[in-house]
Amino acid sequence: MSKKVKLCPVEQEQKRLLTLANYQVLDTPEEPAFDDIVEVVSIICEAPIAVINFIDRDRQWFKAEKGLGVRETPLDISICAHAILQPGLFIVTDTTLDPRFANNPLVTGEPHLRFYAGALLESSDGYPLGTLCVLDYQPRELTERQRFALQALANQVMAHMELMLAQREQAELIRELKITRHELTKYASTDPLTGLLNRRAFEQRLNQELALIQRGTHFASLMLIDLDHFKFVNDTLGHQAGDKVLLRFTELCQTAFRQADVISRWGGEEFLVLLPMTTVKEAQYATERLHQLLVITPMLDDTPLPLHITASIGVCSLTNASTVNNSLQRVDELLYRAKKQGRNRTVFEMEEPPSQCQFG
Ligand SMILES: Nc1nc2c(ncn2[C@@H]2O[C@H](COP(=O)(O)OP(=O)(O)OP(=O)(O)O)[C@@H](O)[C@H]2O)c(=O)[nH]1
Repeated sequence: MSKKVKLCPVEQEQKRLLTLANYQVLDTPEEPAFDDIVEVVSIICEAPIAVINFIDRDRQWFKAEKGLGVRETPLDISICAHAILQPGLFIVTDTTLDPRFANNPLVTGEPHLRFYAGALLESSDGYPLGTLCVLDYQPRELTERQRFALQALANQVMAHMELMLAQREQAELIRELKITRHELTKYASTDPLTGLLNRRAFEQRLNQELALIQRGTHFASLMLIDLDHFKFVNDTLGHQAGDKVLLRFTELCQTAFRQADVISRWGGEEFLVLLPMTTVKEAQYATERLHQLLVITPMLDDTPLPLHITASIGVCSLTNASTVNNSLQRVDELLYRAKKQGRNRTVFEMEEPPSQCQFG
């Protein structure tokens, strides 16, 4: 059924130990599924001692045991270490008559083991990992039915281990999938340069806000910001410097606006900001903060003279008559007016006539 792997060469033994480690069974707590198998095999084989053990690098470790009272013993006195060297059942009818075990301290001293029968626990890729074994204090044999049961139960031990391994691998796969999905969602919704929401994600958020506003429970302002003469920065200092300016500007926006405000990169040097539960009048404070920050903050660290930029801004209110399209159109017109009137200013949508505030 499975490919047999001949032990002995150091490399094979290393692979066997790696396979065993991969099952993550060593030094785990007792588990009823394994305890039950040990109990059943002890009853069927009429043996006072029954053990599920694994052969580790320098010890044999018992996942489940009945009648032995220890969880591990050194490898050099392990009978199972011999059992895993051959396929199928390994039976020693009288240990005192077998030169390999006659001087074993477990035979000559407590608990005076005289009989051993072990069925191989073999990995799906053919590595012998340990045994399911029964032991007795007197020499004896197993009947055919007992031999069959011992091997069948050993197969069940491995089937359970394979299932646990598959469950762990599945859980790990699901965890990785969740991380990937999260990253993909983030990637699909953020602007790669600034980390701000991109146009698509912002439109979704704007739609949600408009739905709340239409229910009459919310109000909000919408702000469109465009950096002035940004082409000049790119043309004189290069595109990379331009990118740094966009990043610094993003930081300034994050300082100027509230945590609840939603900042997006709408396009090249255009930023669209949603200010929930904020009137146009209140939004004015935020624009003033931003204009002020631009006055005092050099946009690049490594220029001989500090580089300052300005921004033109349009701000409109979102009402229950607003749609995404008409809000964008209105705020774009306000921004256009700010540019037209000389840049470095904000134009607010008000009752007649539209007001404005110039900066610098
Ligand atoms: N560095 C950089 N530049 C960008 C990016 N996206 C757009 N731009 C540049 O932004 C500049 C926008 O130029 P214009 O549309 O002429 O606007 P402006 O120079 O800011 O002039 P006004 O808006 O009229 O004040 C262009 O040079 C674009 O190449 C980007 O991701 N990084």
